Amino acid sequence: MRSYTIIAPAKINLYLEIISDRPDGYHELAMILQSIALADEINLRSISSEKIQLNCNHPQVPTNESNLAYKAAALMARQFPEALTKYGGVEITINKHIPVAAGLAGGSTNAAAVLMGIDLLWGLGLTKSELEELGATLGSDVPFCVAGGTVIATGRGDQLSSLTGLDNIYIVLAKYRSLEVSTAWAYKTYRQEFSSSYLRETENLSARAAAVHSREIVKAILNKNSIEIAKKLHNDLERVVLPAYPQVLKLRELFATQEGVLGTMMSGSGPAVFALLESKQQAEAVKLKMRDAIPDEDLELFVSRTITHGIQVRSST
Ligand SMILES: C[C@@](CO)(OP(=O)(O)O)[C@H](O)COP(=O)(O)OP(=O)(O)OC[C@H]1O[C@@H](n2ccc(N)nc2=O)[C@H](O)[C@@H]1O
Ligand SMILES: Nc1ncnc2c1ncn2[C@@H]1O[C@H](COP(=O)(O)OP(=O)(O)O)[C@@H](O)[C@H]1O
Repeated sequence: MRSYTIIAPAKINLYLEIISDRPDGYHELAMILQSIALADEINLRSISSEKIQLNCNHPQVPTNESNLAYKAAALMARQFPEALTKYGGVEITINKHIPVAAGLAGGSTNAAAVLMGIDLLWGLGLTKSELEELGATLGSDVPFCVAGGTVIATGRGDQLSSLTGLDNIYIVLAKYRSLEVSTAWAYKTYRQEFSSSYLRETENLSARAAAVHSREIVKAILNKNSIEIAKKLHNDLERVVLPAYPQVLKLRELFATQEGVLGTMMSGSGPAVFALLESKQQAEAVKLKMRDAIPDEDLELFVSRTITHGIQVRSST
């Protein structure tokens, strides 16, 4: 039986602007998404029965049909029933390193890894854009996780345009293990509190304003200027999450006072907060300072870095 071990990286949002709400309940966005080295390891193995089996070492992650990786395998089985009959089902084992429900796209990157892994297991030869299209039916962040690197994402986050990748900008990530923020809640609350500021009737004007705003960070990314990138970090969802979660605000404030921190921001719908730094040494020092300031064991701290690629196959048998 064949098997693949796949490395599925997390993401951070360097930029997230909510442009307008949409009739389908989603929001029109302008985002810049960035892959980071912190990653889950996914093993995919063909099994003789036409089933999907899932194991995960993390207590907060479901192992039933609600797991996004399971949903990705079920989607492939529905789309390619002949391949399922020919090659059999799949056993998925997720070794979790990415904090769960953090705004780091943990579930989405697992789903993208399963789409790509089953494509390999079944020899389907799907293109990246076909995999992105399948991924969009599972969640807004899945197409980005298929693409990886540094990407401008518009629409509901699924229309992608890749930028030259940003390599080795160091990151410290902070997340309270027991704190979860619902993405749906964050968007709904934003819509309720700030919808009058969208200029709904003049959406094009609002979209143009966003384009001008995000253009500055895109320019800094193209110049690989980490100081300018850090100055232009932006996330509209902070406007609802920070007031509702004082612990997250505290992390944000504490990061901002640390020596060497170029900029700090919440990732996606949170509650993970990241800080950008020039070097690994500085990042390790900031991690230690944060640990000293908040000795609470519930706080998880990671040093990571930006990478220019997405999902990668580590090994196959
Ligand atoms: C906020 C972001 C930023 O990258 O990521 P996370 O914080 O979840 O990692 C994304 O927009 C989230 O992407 P993802 O987590 O895939 O969201 P989905 O499953 O598609 O949607 C979850 C819910 O969020 C809301 N949603 C999502 C995307 C969007 N453009 N508008 C929305 O209003 C909808 O209420 C939807 O039901
Ligand atoms: N493969 C998976 N990995 C992590 N969480 C998952 C997975 N599948 C389903 N979930 C559920 O999805 C929710 C969001 O988790 P996650 O994808 O890590 O966060 P986010 O969307 O904020 O990046 C969690 O409540 C978790 O239980």
